[in-house]
Amino acid sequence: MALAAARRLLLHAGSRLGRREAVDGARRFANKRVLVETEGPAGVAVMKLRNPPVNSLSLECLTEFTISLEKLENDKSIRGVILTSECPGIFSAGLDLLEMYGRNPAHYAEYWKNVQELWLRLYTSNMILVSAINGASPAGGCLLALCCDYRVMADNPKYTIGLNESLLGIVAPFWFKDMYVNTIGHREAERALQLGTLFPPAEALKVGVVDELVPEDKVHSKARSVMAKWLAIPDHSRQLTKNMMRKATADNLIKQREADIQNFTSFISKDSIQKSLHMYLEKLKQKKG
Ligand SMILES: CC/C=C\C/C=C\C/C=C\C/C=C/C(=O)SCCNC(=O)CCNC(=O)[C@H](O)C(C)(C)COP(=O)(O)OP(=O)(O)OC[C@H]1O[C@@H](n2cnc3c(N)ncnc32)[C@H](O)[C@@H]1OP(=O)(O)O
Repeated sequence: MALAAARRLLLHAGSRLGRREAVDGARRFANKRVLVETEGPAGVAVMKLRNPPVNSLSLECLTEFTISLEKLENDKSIRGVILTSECPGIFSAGLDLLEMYGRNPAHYAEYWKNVQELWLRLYTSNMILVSAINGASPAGGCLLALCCDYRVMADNPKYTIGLNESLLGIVAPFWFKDMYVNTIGHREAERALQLGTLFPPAEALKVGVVDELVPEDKVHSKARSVMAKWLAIPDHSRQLTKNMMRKATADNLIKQREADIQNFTSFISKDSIQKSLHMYLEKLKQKKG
């Protein structure tokens, strides 16, 4: 309830701000964790995640992301969105592990509902989505990129991308898996999901997790030129085609959302899974020291 009220407030405040800035010509709105700029080619917004240090998708970040998308969807002048990160070297570290560790079942259920919500909005968006992957992109970070229509990645071998859930002792949900299969094919997905592979850029390109690699300083200009090409296609035919390609995958979650929340909640609440997450978080800490 409290979150729903916060969401309404944010949406309202955001739309007032958005309107005022549009009049000034600035065309920019921001929540704390998501910045949206609509300068550049007509009809294109750049959405930047800014939840330092690693753009983990906390409940607040998910909510702000979903609200920003909703606002862009409602703005009929926007046809395309470039999704990128403001955190140096990190696109997104994926779902926030602290939302899935040491909390209660009601929290897990609320969190998962919001993860589903963002995925459904992003995956089924009528807008053209291009990701400018300017850093590491594990698990939920990869999920965000996979929702896009085209993925441009910085060719920096330090950055990796993939669904690495099995390395954490957890399992990618069926809809993450479905989207992976749709993108890289059954055999590659089967192998990568079991091994929790994090692909460096050259391998990500080879297997089809990303569509194009460019030097790091060219990621944004390339994303813009890709967007220009997609903008040249009439919206109605592109949107109907996208819907035809993606609807079955989205419907598969829509028809069992509640069961999926229950599954997640009972899975993540297990002592053995909490122990695995604890160990993984410890490993992240030790890496530093
Ligand atoms: C039957 C099945 C039914 C249902 C399904 C059930 C379960 C499936 C559920 C969910 C799917 C999960 C999806 C996910 O996205 S899980 C998250 C996966 N993410 C990762 O594995 C990334 C982990 N992070 C890293 O590898 C590195 O941090 C990274 C390469 C991103 C950046 O490295 P860097 O050296 O720059 O920073 P660090 O020092 O490592 O991190 C800084 C700081 O941030 C914390 N951190 C990192 N990642 C996360 C995260 N995902 N969530 C929360 N916090 C994170 C890290 O611990 C450091 O914290 P601190 O020590 O306090 O500074």
